[in-house]
Amino acid sequence: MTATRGLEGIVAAESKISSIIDDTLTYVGYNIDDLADNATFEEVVYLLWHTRLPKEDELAELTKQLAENAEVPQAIFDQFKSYPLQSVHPMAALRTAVSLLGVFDEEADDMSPEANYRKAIRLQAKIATVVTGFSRIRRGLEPVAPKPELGYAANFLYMLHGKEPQAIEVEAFNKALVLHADHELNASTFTARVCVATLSDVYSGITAAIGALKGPLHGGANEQVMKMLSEIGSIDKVESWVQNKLDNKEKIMGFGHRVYRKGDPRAKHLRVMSEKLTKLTGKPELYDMSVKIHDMVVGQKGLPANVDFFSASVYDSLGIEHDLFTPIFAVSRTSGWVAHILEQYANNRLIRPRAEYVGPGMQKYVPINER
Ligand SMILES: CC(=O)SCCNC(=O)CCNC(=O)[C@H](O)C(C)(C)COP(=O)(O)OP(=O)(O)OC[C@H]1O[C@@H](n2cnc3c(N)ncnc32)[C@H](O)[C@@H]1OP(=O)(O)O
Ligand SMILES: O=C([O-])CC(=O)C(=O)O
Repeated sequence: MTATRGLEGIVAAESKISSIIDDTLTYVGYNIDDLADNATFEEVVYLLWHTRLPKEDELAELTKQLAENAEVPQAIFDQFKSYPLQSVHPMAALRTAVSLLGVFDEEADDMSPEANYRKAIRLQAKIATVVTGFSRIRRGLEPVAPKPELGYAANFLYMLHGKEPQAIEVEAFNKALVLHADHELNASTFTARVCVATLSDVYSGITAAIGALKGPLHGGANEQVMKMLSEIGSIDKVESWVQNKLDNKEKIMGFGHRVYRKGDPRAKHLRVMSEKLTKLTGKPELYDMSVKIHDMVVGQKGLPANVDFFSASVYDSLGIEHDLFTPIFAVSRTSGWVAHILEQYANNRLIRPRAEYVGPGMQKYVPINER
């Protein structure tokens, strides 16, 4: 038995949800470029959960269900208020809140496909309220109740900022949600599938996935990109900062990918939105800095930007706190996690690989007083 480090290249599941073939990403056979330009996030949620695009009435029904289920138990917000709010990371708060949502869901352990679908809707609906509510409580504000007439993307920004967003902001945020929704067997999705393959419940699967997404090599990278941009501070400092990192063989966040070689097809959509929004908000230097970093890393390392790189300046332009970037990734990726969890249940087998043992050979037990 020989281990493959990081399971690189190992095919661990069959899936009908998304594919990455020759650097082209599709959700259920629809090219991500097509979806980014045309689809609402709700349509993508339906696509991932039903493996087909919705008809008008089906989309209306899903949108209605998401709106109707957006409120969360007051206990979630009360718990947030008891946290050390200056130090707790919103991903930790989110991980705990999703677990708590499971405690309040009377159907949490009902494993029927119907109950699992109802939980999927509740989770997707409530996770936006949880993330925005946490942000507001931390800022000393009360959570804003969702507005059912707004779509998912607009509602998120409304609940976060307490005012209805402009059309361009909704367009950018919807696009970001669409682009982050699913990505084949990435680390957090694999985590969710491993968890529920024991026939554990949906809430456990999503809680586990949030834990995996939090790390800076995965979803946590978008916050780190913004940290880097803030640390560099101005365009004249980019060259020396990046060169120093590259010379010291340090990683530049937002670059590289386990699967893509020529480039991540999602990055170009976020790059366009970043250019537009940074101009609109009077911070064009953020975009210019990003492009300069990009050109240096691509030029010297041949490493293309991944989805996290330009999403950072997009979210910053939308007035979003930097440590909320990864929770927003989780809000979107919940749709993909749920799709994979439902697919796993539908054709389940326990996921249990082997390890290559590299420890000592057979040893004889030595009593403690003789060691
Ligand atoms: C949504 C997502 O999860 S997308 C990924 C988000 N993560 C990041 O942006 C973090 C930065 N990127 C990385 O750490 C990596 O590219 C990963 C984790 C995404 C993929 O990693 P892997 O496929 O395991 O590649 P690995 O980390 O082994 O890197 C291979 C080589 O490229 C280098 N490399 C990879 N990414 C970077 C980077 N961002 N900056 C500089 N060098 C890098 C490594 O140092 C290594 O070099 P070496 O062979 O000289 O030691
Ligand atoms: O697929 C991966 O390894 C990382 C990921 O989630 C993404 O790029 O969206």
